[in-house]
Amino acid sequence: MAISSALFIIIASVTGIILAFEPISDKLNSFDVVPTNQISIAETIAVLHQKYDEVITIEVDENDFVSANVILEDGKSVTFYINPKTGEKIGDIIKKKPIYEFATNLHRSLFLKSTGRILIGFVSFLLLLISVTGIVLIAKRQGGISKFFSKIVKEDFNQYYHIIIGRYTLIPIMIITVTGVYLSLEKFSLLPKDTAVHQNIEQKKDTSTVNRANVEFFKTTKLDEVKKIELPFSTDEEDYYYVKLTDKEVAVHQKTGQIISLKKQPLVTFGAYYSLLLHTGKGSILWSFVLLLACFAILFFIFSGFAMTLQRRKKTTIIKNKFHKNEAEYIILVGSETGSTFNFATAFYKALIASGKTVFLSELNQYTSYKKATNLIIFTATYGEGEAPINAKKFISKIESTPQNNILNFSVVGFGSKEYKQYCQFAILVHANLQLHDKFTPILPISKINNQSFSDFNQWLEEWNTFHKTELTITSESLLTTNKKEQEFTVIDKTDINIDDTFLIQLKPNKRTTFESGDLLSITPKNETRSRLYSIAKIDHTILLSIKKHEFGLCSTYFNSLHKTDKMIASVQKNVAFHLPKKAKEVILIANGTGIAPFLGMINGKKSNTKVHLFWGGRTKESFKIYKDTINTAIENKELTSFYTAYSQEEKEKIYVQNILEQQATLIANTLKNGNTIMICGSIVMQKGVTKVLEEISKKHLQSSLHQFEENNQIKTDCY
Ligand SMILES: Cc1cc2nc3c(=O)[nH]c(=O)nc-3n(C[C@H](O)[C@H](O)[C@H](O)COP(=O)(O)O)c2cc1C
Repeated sequence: MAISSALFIIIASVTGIILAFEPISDKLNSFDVVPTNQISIAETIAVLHQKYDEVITIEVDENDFVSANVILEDGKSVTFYINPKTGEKIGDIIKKKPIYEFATNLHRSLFLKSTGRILIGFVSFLLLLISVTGIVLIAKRQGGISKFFSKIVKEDFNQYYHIIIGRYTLIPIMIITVTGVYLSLEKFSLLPKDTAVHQNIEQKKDTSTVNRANVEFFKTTKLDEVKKIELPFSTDEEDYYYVKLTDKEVAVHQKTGQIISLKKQPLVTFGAYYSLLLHTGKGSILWSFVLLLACFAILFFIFSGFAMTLQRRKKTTIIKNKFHKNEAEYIILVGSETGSTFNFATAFYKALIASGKTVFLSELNQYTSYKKATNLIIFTATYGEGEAPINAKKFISKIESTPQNNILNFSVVGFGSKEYKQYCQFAILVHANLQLHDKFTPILPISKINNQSFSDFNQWLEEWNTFHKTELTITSESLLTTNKKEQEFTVIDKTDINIDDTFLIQLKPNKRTTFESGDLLSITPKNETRSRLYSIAKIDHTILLSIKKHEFGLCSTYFNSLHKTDKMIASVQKNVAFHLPKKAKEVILIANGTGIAPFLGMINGKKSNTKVHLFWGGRTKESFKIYKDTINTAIENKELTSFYTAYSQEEKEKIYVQNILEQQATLIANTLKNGNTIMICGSIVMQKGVTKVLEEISKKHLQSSLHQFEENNQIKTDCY
């Protein structure tokens, strides 16, 4: 729907934006000099008759501007805005500007007369369907209409703002489209006809002549109810006043002042009137402004919608399989919507192929019989309320109906986000369904990967390796082959290399780039396809990296060779799983070595009321020097609440960061208990040591396993 109607919707929205200014500029003319609800028909008719020879009509428009068509002394018929209290002319009737004329024509009919009108009416209907489905999708994604406005997990700019803006503008857009369709139907007389006629009203006996200023109906009816008054053209008694109100039309006898007949406005006309007001914004600056924003929103939806589709297509292209499905021993099946799960699956596929295995990779919906297969590995994301991704919806029903030659050893890896209640629910369902079946044997418990966390994935890979006695390795760099946007950075500062061969380098992106501390900078050395990742500290819109130079490290050597003002090419990779939680009251940051880098940025950019405790492990006091200034400033500015160091080479006894954690067991236990977060960055060895200590603290002080806090997304890791 979106594709076929996009061009027309773009035209309608752009012209809609222009047209939204018309009622605003009209209204700003301020011809509404007297509030129309304070002045009666009788008063206005009286003053007009005093001033002009003949009054033909009086009209009150949506802006509450009152205009009169009168005959002047010289016999000329003129129409102008009046002050309804005095009858004086206050301005000429506003002429439609050529730009609005042009935009209206394009907006209504594309200059194609009836054909164009039909087309636009139909497109309006399509847009209505798109908005309705949009609302349903948001409600589904959020887990019910009652949660329509609850928090959204920000995974991607386009996706995030598509929903955020959608929640606020989909209702106005529905109003625009419904009224648009209504106006089209009315134009083509497809609505029920207005068959109402004037009903005669029984006349009172008294037929004495009443002055028009004393007519009861005129005295009691205020101008705000009036749309148009046609005054009698002659003195003939059969010639009546016709007063059109919002809900009825009344004929008034010119001599007796009695109501002769009355016609109720049928619902269709009523609908058309309000459709026009709602569709054009006439008479209300506020509503015109809402319409203007809605038109901008539609354009944004088209842009972001296409961007998301393209992104998805790019990511979900499946690699060319080296082996036929009936030759492969290992079958990898993927359930994914936005493609990130494919990255993991492809990396695993390559690792298996590299170790000499026959592998076949496909989507879960393509599940079929595999002649030689002995292993089934399922990587699947979860969507909606614990539902399957689109390309996995058929899998469960296919399990029963698809015969297999061999017993298949299986392992299920769930990709999800702890921010959703139904964490990895679909993977759990798949695991359970396979277990029920005697052709499938689970070789590993189900693994869950939070926010595409590489360390979670690596844990599964370790379990796989242990079970199969293999040594498959996958680097985080190999996962990020897609969606790489390389760009130029300028070196703005660099420290000397210290005794640990470590240095800091500060880079400035040469074009506007959004990133956060904890994201990764990916750089690919010349003549290499594999890129390296460095954890980013965001400091005043620049990137600070802490790099350890390895003797034969291509990237670290390259970084070390750079000087101030040098340019370099790299790309920023989002790492949502390792951002500082936005609403955290207290966080504990644990790092060793260069792992401190993202934390330097987090401390620098955090909200003032968050308490931050930093634990850092290095070799010597000298090692700490390059971070010293930043840390001291942070302590002085109260950005850092407390700071603990552990040096492994200073004293006889080696002290590691996990050792100093033991001394702060109460702080750690309270942080976990209060639902706050612990973030760990640095080497895998350190991570293991730290996790062990955290586990002990949790058991001893909280009588619960650390697992519970991990499940609750309170422990975030980025270790390598
Ligand atoms: C609309 C939407 C709904 C989601 N619902 C869930 C959910 O219910 N449970 C869950 O664990 N993860 C949920 N996620 C997170 C995704 O499963 C997770 O980001 C996954 O890594 C995406 O993989 P893919 O890029 O391969 O589609 C949801 C994500 C989105 C965008």
